[in-house]
Amino acid sequence: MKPSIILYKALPDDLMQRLESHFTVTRVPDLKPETVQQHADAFANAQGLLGSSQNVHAPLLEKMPQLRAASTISVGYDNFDVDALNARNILLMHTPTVLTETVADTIMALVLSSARRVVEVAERVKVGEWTSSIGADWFGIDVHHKTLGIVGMGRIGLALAQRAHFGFGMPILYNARRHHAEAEERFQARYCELETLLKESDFVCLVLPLTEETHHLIGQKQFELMKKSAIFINAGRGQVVDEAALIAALQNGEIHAAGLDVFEKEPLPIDSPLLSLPNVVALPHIGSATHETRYNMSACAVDNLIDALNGKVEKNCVNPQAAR
Ligand SMILES: NC(=O)c1ccc[n+]([C@@H]2O[C@H](COP(=O)([O-])OP(=O)(O)OC[C@H]3O[C@@H](n4cnc5c(N)ncnc54)[C@H](O)[C@@H]3O)[C@@H](O)[C@H]2O)c1
Ligand SMILES: O=C(O)[C@H](O)CO
Repeated sequence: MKPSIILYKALPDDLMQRLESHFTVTRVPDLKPETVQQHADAFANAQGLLGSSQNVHAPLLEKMPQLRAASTISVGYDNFDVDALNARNILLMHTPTVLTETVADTIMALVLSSARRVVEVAERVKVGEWTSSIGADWFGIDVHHKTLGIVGMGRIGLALAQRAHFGFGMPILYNARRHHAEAEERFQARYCELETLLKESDFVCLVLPLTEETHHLIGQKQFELMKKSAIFINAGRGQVVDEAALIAALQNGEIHAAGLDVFEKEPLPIDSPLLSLPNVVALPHIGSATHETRYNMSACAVDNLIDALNGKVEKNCVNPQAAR
């Protein structure tokens, strides 16, 4: 008999077929308590869980006594209670690598659009404000050869460094938990303490996971350390930044501009002050959102679940020690 699983995200047809060739699949819209209640038997029998962007915490796990593996269609897994999974020997699989280059592209788009005011001036053209040769009030600032500070030199940080170094001739500073030999050798990246990076960078780019340690890592004190001309980019997780402090820093001119793909609360509430600031480019968490990459992430997550339920945890497993 095929193992039963819960799927809480739509998949392309061919991946759905692949999944159904291995498992009996119950498709649900989300993991809200009312959905779980409605499909109580399916949750009670499920050995696998596949989807993205929903919290998987202890109360849900209590409803899934047979669960052996969860597979998220994302590299970030801060929405999972990993301790609770470990306590029950439930494997957690994720999708690193397949999205790295695409997310680095998105970050370069944020860097360029914030510095050159692409969104703001394109809007001015659309509303008919381009009526004569533009003046200095429409100018941006240069990106090439400016100093880029990367906080979190992991897979995406490295791909960003490659673009910035070879494409834009940018000197690179970075802060991470340890030195990154490849970044230093290939891109002449210089390791420095966070405080130094904040003081010296023209662009401060966060590519960090959300953990207890990184929660609100950047707040008022850190914005005060940055150059008044600095552009702040966050493409990791919103909660790494104290958003109220970011708003104040932008309003008070402590930093020049911000390019943001992630927010403390998503979707970003329409009344967020960030949306009325002309020096903010706000994207709807599109880091990996291309057709190709989202397909590859889903395919990876399907294969990960098949692997995990067959005891294969050599790759893409967050907690291989939970293998029984
Ligand atoms: N905006 C998006 O759509 C999007 C897409 C993909 C990933 N992300 C986020 O980006 C994160 C990074 O992805 P990745 O694949 O590069 O992961 P990764 O694990 O390869 O890199 C993370 C890096 O951060 C470093 N780090 C962790 N805590 C730190 C701290 N306190 N101080 C300094 N450095 C620290 C780690 O050592 C590691 O080098 C993900 O966890 C996810 O939250 C966002
Ligand atoms: O972590 C990731 O993969 C992205 O943020 C999508 O959730």
